[in-house]
Amino acid sequence: MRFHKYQGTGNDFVMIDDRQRIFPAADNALVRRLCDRRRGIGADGLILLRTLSDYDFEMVYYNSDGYVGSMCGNGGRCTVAFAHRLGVIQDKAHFLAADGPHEASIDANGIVRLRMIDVAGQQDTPDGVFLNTGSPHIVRFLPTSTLAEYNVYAEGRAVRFGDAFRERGGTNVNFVEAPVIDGQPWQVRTYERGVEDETYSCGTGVTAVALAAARRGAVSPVPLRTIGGDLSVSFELHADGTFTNVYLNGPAEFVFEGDIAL
Ligand SMILES: N[C@H](CCC[C@H](N)C(=O)O)C(=O)O
Repeated sequence: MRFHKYQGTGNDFVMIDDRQRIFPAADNALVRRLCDRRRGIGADGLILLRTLSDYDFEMVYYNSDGYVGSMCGNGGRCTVAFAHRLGVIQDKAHFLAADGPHEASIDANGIVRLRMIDVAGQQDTPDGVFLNTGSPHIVRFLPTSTLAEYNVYAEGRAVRFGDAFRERGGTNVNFVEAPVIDGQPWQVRTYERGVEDETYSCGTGVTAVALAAARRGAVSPVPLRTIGGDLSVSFELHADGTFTNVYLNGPAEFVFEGDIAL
């Protein structure tokens, strides 16, 4: 079976053209093995591109643990680039993902602008600010000059597997440092549920960070810097605290393709 490898700001995915429904979608061990960086191709997740009536395509996202996850923002951007490469779309896409319909566009440089779900609000918790941007996220703001040395793995795991989120299936956890100079990027590091490690970037995560940062003076479009590169998030904030017209913008790149024996 043919696969394509994509990455968006260092968040990497195995992409399968599953328009013919050939992929054994219930084989979680297979997905886990394909994502394994020693025994397989290596990726933070695997995505099936499928046909679906009334949409350009459907995106089915698995975390590297082999199980279907919630919305993946970087994966969504990469799926749009993949659909473009396959000729499934031109420069605009209307597709279905785990959290519902999405609109997106891709420019000549491979920059994908992806509309995210409207976000109803944010809750302050002892672990940080909680938001759902298609996936659940905690956003914890750190003091200046502490993010680089921060133990994202240990602190992220403590929240992800903590009592507060156990009944909700856990959460992703983002650690943030605000810019010292206005206009500079908000720096973000993320511990990802389902990967169970820090990743180089998380799209729904930086979206959550931008919306949480809006309450701390950040103005749309918000520039964000992850280990794997730069993204920006634009939005409209309403008087009741809700966010609409939320867009995640950034690069999505084809890396290589190959064949796997199933
Ligand atoms: N990397 C993804 C997030 C995947 C969400 C996943 N970790 C889960 O909670 O199921 C992103 O770019 O938004």
